[in-house]
Amino acid sequence: MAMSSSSSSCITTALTRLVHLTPSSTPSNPKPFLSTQRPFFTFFTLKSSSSSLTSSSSSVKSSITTMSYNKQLAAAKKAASLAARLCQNVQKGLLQSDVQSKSDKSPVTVADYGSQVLVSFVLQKELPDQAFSLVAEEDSGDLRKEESQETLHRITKLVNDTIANDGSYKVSPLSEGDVLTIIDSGMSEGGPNGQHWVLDPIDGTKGFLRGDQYAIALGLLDEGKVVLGVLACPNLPLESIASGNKNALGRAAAGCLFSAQLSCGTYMESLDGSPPVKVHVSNTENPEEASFFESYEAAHSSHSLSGSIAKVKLGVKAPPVRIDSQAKYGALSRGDGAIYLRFPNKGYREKIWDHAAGYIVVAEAGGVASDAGGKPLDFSKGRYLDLDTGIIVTNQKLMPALLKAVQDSLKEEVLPSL
Ligand SMILES: Nc1ncnc2c1ncn2[C@@H]1O[C@H](COP(=O)(O)O)[C@@H](O)[C@H]1OP(=O)(O)O
Ligand SMILES: [Mg+2]
Ligand SMILES: [Mg+2]
Ligand SMILES: [Mg+2]
Repeated sequence: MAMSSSSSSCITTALTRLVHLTPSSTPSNPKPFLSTQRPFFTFFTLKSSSSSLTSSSSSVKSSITTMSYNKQLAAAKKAASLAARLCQNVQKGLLQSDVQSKSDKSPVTVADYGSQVLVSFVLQKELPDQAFSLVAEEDSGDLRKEESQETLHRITKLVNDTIANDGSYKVSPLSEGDVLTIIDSGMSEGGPNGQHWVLDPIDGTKGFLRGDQYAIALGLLDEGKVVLGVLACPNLPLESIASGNKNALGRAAAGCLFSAQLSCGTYMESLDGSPPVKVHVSNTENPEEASFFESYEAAHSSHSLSGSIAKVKLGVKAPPVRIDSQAKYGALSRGDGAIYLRFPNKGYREKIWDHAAGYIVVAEAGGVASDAGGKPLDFSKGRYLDLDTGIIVTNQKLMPALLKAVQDSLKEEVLPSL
């Protein structure tokens, strides 16, 4: 899987654009989040508009001719690594009171909230001169309720302890009010203009609760395209989890950090600091040799449909590797398997934070992700992905056969409805 080691420098895509910075207070342009006497961050949403480039006292015009994302990538790695530390500590001693149920009945833990706070905090500390817009999964609504006071207190302590133990940031401890405001810094709507961070603070919360796989998934959109992504996977073994290597998931040393930047490739390092190595997706052209990944949770993706596509249509021999979260994209990017199939129930709307980071991690490793109709994933439409039926991921050589198998199977199968 590893191809070579490399420094993090790379020549990146040149973008030319005019931007218009507008401070305001709509949900996609949140106000500065700290109302205390510690004004260390300011929010601006970066708006790009060819029709609004008139001079105005409240706008700042800037021309960006060459764009490198090295600084943002370094900040994203730092943010995801620190959040992973908080998640690992919580997972070690998870208490029942740490888990709540959201209005859609999905679980959320103190670690989901804590991770979101840390990522937002670190990005803004590391990139103080840059506009900040964040599309993230969690919001503070439930935490503002009377019965959540204890939970909020615990999140605040976890975040402050993690920042203090890390020692990189000399700030006074965040208050509970700060924590609520920072969580809500993730309410941006994203979209096709400007830059937006995209965060799933814990992807695979059910895996996290089981003690299995989960990921801190952070991507950056620029003009609607994913230009960098980082996946911190604290429980993913450093060695391959291909279906022939069953022991890896139980025993091997774990903790992987995947990072990718447009036109620069994908790298993997250990969360405790080994040098990055370049990774590449599997080169197999023979579907019989390919193994495939799917969700651990059958409610998230039809196992029967993936099974019939892989085994019956493509002749895949190995049993599926079922793991939670975007760790699947990370494992695919280093060639542990060659195919990832995802077919949620009809009516389920995929969110951009569930795929943005994984998408570029696989794409920069030589893979390709599309919807079940073969269309590239479009991250420019706001908080949701508009998809035809499901998501399929593989290498370039297998994609035509996989797409045909998917479409043939979909014609035969009636998907389960909600
Ligand atoms: N009913 C559902 N169908 C599909 N995906 C879901 C569903 N409920 C939650 N998810 C999301 O699926 C992802 C986990 O995917 P996987 O099945 O690949 O492990 C997570 O992003 C999870 O959200 P969350 O981030 O809240 O854990
Ligand atoms: Mg969730
Ligand atoms: Mg998720
Ligand atoms: Mg999540």
